[in-house]
Amino acid sequence: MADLRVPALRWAEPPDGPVLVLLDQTRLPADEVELVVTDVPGLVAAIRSLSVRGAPVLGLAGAYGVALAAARGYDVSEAARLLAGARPTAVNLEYGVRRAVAAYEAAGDGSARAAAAALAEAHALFREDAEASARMVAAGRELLGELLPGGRFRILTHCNTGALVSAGGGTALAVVRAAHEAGELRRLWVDETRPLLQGARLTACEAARAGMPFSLLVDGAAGSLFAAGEVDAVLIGADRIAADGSVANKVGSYPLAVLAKHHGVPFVVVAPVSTVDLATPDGAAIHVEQRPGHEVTEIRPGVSVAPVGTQAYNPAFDVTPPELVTAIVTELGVVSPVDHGTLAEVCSRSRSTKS
Ligand SMILES: CSC[C@H]1O[C@H](OP(=O)(O)O)[C@H](O)[C@@H]1O
Repeated sequence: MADLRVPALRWAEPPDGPVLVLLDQTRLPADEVELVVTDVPGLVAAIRSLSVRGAPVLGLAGAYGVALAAARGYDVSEAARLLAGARPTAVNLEYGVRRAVAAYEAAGDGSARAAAAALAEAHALFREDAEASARMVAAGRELLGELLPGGRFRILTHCNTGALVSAGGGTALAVVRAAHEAGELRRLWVDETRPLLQGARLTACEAARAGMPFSLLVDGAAGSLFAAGEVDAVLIGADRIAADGSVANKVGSYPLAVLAKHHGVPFVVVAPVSTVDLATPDGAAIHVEQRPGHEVTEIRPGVSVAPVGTQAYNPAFDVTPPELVTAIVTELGVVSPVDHGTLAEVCSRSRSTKS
């Protein structure tokens, strides 16, 4: 089975001007449809609808969005404001915007050279993300070897953290895929991840195409898997990691951390250092995106599973406190978040000094 057409975001320069080409993740797994984005409002809409989604690739969308605005003569400051505000929790989005704006402003506002500098910075971020993914795979596999000696382990994952969210192989799912390719994966348990079903639609799609042994489950079934001793570790991604090691990730991650703690199972977060936000002191300071209630009440647009007028609570993320996190795997090293110093220390390392 062929791999998906990844990366899910790429820059292109057709004769009528630069565009961003997105693999529309809302159409997967049924259809592989590409969205061609020519302006910032179009990109913001794609981010908000999760046509493009997943923290690292949102960072790329932010950076390339600024480059697109600069190349097409739009107001870069307004573009940066719209892009950074498109989804508030994933710090990578504002990080990517900041990187491209800094390059644009350093080159002198409004010039073609400035537009080129913003694009060069977006390309640099793309390369860094691909390299970070490869380094996280190596570090994650080494950690799994320490935590679960002997291999043949059963991993539970939540949401989607594979090649669709990255310039490379992804984060947590990239580690699982590498373990599979090394013959170490006995089973991948895939949470469907209500309400937008990133697990059922995207992770199951990536796992099937990679030939992984996996089973899909409703989110509420995870507890019985832990109780039956069927989970050897949890591997998930992150959208924002605060300075104290609190981890914001797809809603449903925190209950998994509580289950993992109760059952003595490692709970491992795989995320690039660009997802660590040392300016956010702790989990209480993380802005959790609240999404429209119809995502909960409707099984698909216009088809409600709840009585008309039902009010819904639909946070896109939840926050796991550091004491429930076994380790955070980054491209610059593995840290135990309860030791706050190492999180800040690892983030201060440059890529050339990774130990
Ligand atoms: C490695 S992707 C990080 C993160 O992004 C996902 O959220 P969303 O699908 O809303 O973009 C999910 O929380 C993943 O773990």
